[in-house]
Amino acid sequence: MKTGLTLEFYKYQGTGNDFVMVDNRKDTFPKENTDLVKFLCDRRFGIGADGLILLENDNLSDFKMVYYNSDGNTSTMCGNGGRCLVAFARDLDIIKDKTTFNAIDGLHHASINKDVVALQMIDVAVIQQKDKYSFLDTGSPHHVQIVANVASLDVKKEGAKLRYGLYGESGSNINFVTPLADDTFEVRTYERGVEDETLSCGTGVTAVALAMHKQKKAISNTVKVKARGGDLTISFEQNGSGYKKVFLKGPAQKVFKGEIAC
Ligand SMILES: N[C@@H](CCC[C@H](N)C(=O)O)C(=O)O
Repeated sequence: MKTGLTLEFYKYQGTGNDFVMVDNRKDTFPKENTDLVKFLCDRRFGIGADGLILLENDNLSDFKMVYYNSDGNTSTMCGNGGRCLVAFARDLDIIKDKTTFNAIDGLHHASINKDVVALQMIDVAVIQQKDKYSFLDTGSPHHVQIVANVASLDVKKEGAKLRYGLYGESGSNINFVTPLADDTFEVRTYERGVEDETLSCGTGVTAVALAMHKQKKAISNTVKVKARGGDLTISFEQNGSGYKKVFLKGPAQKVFKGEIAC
């Protein structure tokens, strides 16, 4: 890349969903440069990440989240990215242990204790139930499908088939889930915009927890999910036929800080 820019960045990960983080409070990042974001997220030629997040000033809250997928395009809400951004804001001394920040789907409340972040997700009013799958929006669109043995599934192949076959160009994220025990599920996710399986997807595991509860495959209002990159807990309250007070909780950690000429 030849922008003449030397960029200071941080790398964070939340259950293996990894992000390049940039403090853009001085508004110096070239936000329309899709190729630059794609390059920074590239695992061979750049830093390497599933997405890039800008932390910006906000009039309504402690800070604003601007999220890009690794394909270089801005997208809808990222749950693990939101959790990592809370850790980043704490590490930059912008917040202490509680915060409210603004994202594409509205204001989010969150708390952080050491490296564990609990992030409130949007309320979910509608879960579409089809024969073989559920579809819902937890800030990002999610297809949730039960499979007999998710551990042995070719997630990239099967996910891509559904992402393009069923949802077209705008697409959906595709989650495959196998019940493990009472209120505990193993989940693997194909993410649109990464166009591959990621080790964990926060809005995805949230969608799985709510869809499993709706189908009465989870009984408790606290659901545990095992993703490839670690464990997450989702808690919620029923709100008529939907859900409110939805919280996604799990670890979010700084990996390293760096500088890149691009
Ligand atoms: N990794 C995310 C989801 C990011 C957005 C997604 N790829 C999309 O474009 O819908 C998460 O943790 O929620």
